[in-house]
Amino acid sequence: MSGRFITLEGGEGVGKSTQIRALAAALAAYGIEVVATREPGGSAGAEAIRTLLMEGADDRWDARSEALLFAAARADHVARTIRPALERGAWVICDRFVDSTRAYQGGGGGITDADIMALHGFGSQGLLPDRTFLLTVSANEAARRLSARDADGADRMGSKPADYQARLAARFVDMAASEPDRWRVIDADAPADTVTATILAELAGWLP
Ligand SMILES: Nc1ncnc2c1ncn2[C@@H]1O[C@H](COP(=O)(O)OP(=O)(O)OP(=O)(O)O)[C@@H](O)[C@H]1O
Ligand SMILES: Cc1cn([C@H]2C[C@H](O)[C@@H](COP(=O)(O)O)O2)c(=O)[nH]c1=O
Repeated sequence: MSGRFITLEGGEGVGKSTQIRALAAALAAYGIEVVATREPGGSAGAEAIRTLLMEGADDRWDARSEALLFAAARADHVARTIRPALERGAWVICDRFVDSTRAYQGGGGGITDADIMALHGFGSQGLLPDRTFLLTVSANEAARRLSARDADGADRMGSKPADYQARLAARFVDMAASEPDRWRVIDADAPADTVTATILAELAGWLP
């Protein structure tokens, strides 16, 4: 595979979609073919599974069923969207990937990292990003952005309680610290264009 696989991670409403849009435009200006995608989703089958995961009551799925659904969505996304793009040399910029399962279903939901990575090994042949950016925001800024995002109500995953959110945030920080070659931690409290410039500077060595 000759393309680059880049993921953006973080808690709710930290600005990942905003950055994916800006990065896709900036990288395209370098003449790079960019595939901007998201999880859960990014292929027809995975988008159908997304609906199952994002709608309904919190107890619609137990922790194991939820982890299996995320892994199944990812397997389809990888097989139909991500690997074909990387194989033709495109850069894939993905809003969340397996690290979200490790943080949410692992840190938040209590599924072991070994079980999550075993599912990922089977479903997605263990594909990992070349670079992962963890976007972090202060508690006050997160609350401000979420109140705008959720003015009409939060979806099923966005409605998890505060202790779940705290555990997943801590797991993201632990993962970034334990794998510094792949992860970069970005202060996403900054204005959006500053955040984009910081991420692009981190990618400078790969740009044509
Ligand atoms: N750097 C920024 N400064 C101020 N506001 C921002 C910034 N980045 C994003 N926002 C705003 O915060 C809100 C959430 O942004 P966005 O949808 O990009 O986050 P997200 O991480 O993709 O959210 P989700 O968890 O739903 O995937 C939006 O209203 C967006 O306009
Ligand atoms: C990939 C993935 C996602 N989640 C959660 C995280 C969010 O609450 C939603 C996705 O919503 P977004 O607005 O598109 O970010 O799903 C998860 O729990 N586990 C995962 O693997």
